[in-house]
Amino acid sequence: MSVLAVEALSKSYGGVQALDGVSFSVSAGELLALIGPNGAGKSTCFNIVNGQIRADSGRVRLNGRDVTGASPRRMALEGVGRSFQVAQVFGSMTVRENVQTALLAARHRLLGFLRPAATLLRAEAEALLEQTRMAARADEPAAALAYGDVKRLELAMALATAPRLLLMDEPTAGMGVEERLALMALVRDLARTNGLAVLFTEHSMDVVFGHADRVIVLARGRLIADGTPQQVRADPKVADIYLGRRGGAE
Ligand SMILES: Nc1ncnc2c1ncn2[C@@H]1O[C@H](COP(=O)(O)OP(=O)(O)OP(=O)(O)O)[C@@H](O)[C@H]1O
Repeated sequence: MSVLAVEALSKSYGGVQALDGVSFSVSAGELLALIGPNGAGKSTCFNIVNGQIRADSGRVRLNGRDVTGASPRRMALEGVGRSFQVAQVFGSMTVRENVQTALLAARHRLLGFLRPAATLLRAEAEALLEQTRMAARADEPAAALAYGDVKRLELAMALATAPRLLLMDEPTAGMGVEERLALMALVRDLARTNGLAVLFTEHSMDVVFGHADRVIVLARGRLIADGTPQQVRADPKVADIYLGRRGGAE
């Protein structure tokens, strides 16, 4: 069964059709890249899946359950996690404290009144830092980290909610070639090990074609391709969109 399945999602803002009948799914352990030119509808799609905006029509299912129109809080409870393009860590805290804070926030959301002391979460935070290969940096202030390490810390924080589906906005933005390939290799390992479904947007084509299991392409709100990286790379419609030969969607 798919972790995420969206069916015929449509959304318009006034006269702009941001999404027009978009359907796709992501399975456990799979990395699905959502690509498309500026304004194609990628952020709108993400924002619907994590509950920030409502679709005009269509359905969103998580693990088979219809969660169409649910709030961000409910989406988080149903297993949607998100990591943002601009890393959101607290520079004055250590790496471990950042992850402990993310764990506390997740527990607070899940259990409401029951707040375990931060010390109880130390071992869990360290386990997440092990998974993201950041354990050696646990005692450093986050402000002192290199950018690639900030992204790994951010990933550990996103995993604190134990998501089944991880949404990643431009995960490798601002990184050098080697750093971004290393980050995506880590994400792939985590997806495989934890059965995590990953949906990510990305402008770096080396990341998309080197690391995604499957690629979907949006253009002016429509899904114009869905296949393996090889299939999508060979699709003349996709080349046309990216090379601007037809200036947009068919
Ligand atoms: N709040 C809004 N009000 C009006 N129009 C909007 C709003 N949000 C998005 N749009 C329009 O909807 C379309 C899709 O935008 P969206 O941000 O989803 O695309 P995107 O693929 O994420 O683009 P980018 O790669 O530039 O971030 C665009 O034409 C955009 O101008």
